[in-house]
Amino acid sequence: MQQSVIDTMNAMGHEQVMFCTDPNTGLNAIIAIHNTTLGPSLGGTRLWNYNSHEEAVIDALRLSRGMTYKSAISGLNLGGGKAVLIGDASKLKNEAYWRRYGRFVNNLGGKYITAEDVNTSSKDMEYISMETKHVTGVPEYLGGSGDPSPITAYGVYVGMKAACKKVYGSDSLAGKKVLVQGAGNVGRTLIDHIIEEGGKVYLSDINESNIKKVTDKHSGVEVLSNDKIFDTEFDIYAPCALGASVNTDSINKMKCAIIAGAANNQLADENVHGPMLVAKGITYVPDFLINAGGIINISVELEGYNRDRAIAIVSKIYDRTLENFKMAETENIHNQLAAMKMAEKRLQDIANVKRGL
Ligand SMILES: NC(=O)c1ccc[n+]([C@@H]2O[C@H](COP(=O)([O-])OP(=O)(O)OC[C@H]3O[C@@H](n4cnc5c(N)ncnc54)[C@H](O)[C@@H]3O)[C@@H](O)[C@H]2O)c1
Repeated sequence: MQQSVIDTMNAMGHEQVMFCTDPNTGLNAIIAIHNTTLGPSLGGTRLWNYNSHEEAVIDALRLSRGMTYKSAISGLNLGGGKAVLIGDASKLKNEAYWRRYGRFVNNLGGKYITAEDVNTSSKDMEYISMETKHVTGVPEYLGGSGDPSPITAYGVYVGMKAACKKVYGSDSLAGKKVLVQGAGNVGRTLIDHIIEEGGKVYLSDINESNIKKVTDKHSGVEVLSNDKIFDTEFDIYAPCALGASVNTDSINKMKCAIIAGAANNQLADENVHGPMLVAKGITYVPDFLINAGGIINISVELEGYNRDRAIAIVSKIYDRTLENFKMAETENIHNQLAAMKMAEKRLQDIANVKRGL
């Protein structure tokens, strides 16, 4: 196990992984630091009931690498990191649990800065902040930027519009049929934007209360049964639940022109499914490019939060998406690979600057 983690770290380019346990609070945490060339690693803390420790390690490694790419392509001076906590959120979350975790984050001396992610909230960040200053996304009453989800949703919305510009010649969402998978914090705000612009929303979720939050607000939203979502034809598929929803099985069923959504690691295997989408004529907006709104928001929080400035920076996702499509076309590669190259070029350029070359 230990050897294989190190092999994977070497293969994926990770700098450091810290394993933390605390029997008193039930804390089992993995903090993965992928790359700190551009600055301290920053990424959320995910609390999830993983099927195995191996699955949790792989998630931490993949998500932290994604954060390196996300910050690099977004022009931020931040590196990539991520923490995963293993267990049942409904049983574990309390003040002592978060403060113990905060002390582990503090041990890294600022090399890793944490934030919210799946199953973690601004209130949890507040407890962490009692033990370390290396935490963001604390509530607004403590000077933080609060929940980043609405800003993330705005970035997904502008990236989706850029994809429409390329595919349809106009960036308007009016009349477009959009399947939103996941009516969580990001999905719900994204739906507001789509409907405001005259798009038709189809929704899939496994959580009835989140579905209701949407249908109570927008009566025109059509709810689909989860096992049949790809039976219907859409213009746009917006994955806003968990990762790997774009896989061989789903691509074979999909009848849509664009994939543009908030989830991390949407492609089950970028080397297989990136080219497969090209072959099927589906325009894919790379996940770490389109869902960077949250990290951009946090980077602004680190400078002293200003919401207008955060939104102005997030708006640039539109142009960056078009730049990505252009590069993919010019180099005859799939969009995810083009996005990785855009990020890697900035990492390499700045690494050279820092080495004085
Ligand atoms: N919140 C942010 O700012 C942010 C930033 C970047 C990326 N993301 C990513 O975007 C995604 C959504 O984030 P969020 O904050 O809205 O999360 P969330 O936990 O609030 O919402 C996720 C929603 O997806 C639903 N879901 C889970 N499995 C599903 C399935 N199989 N089919 C349909 N629905 C399912 C859940 O019931 C929930 O309603 C996550 O993958 C997250 O990592 C979020």
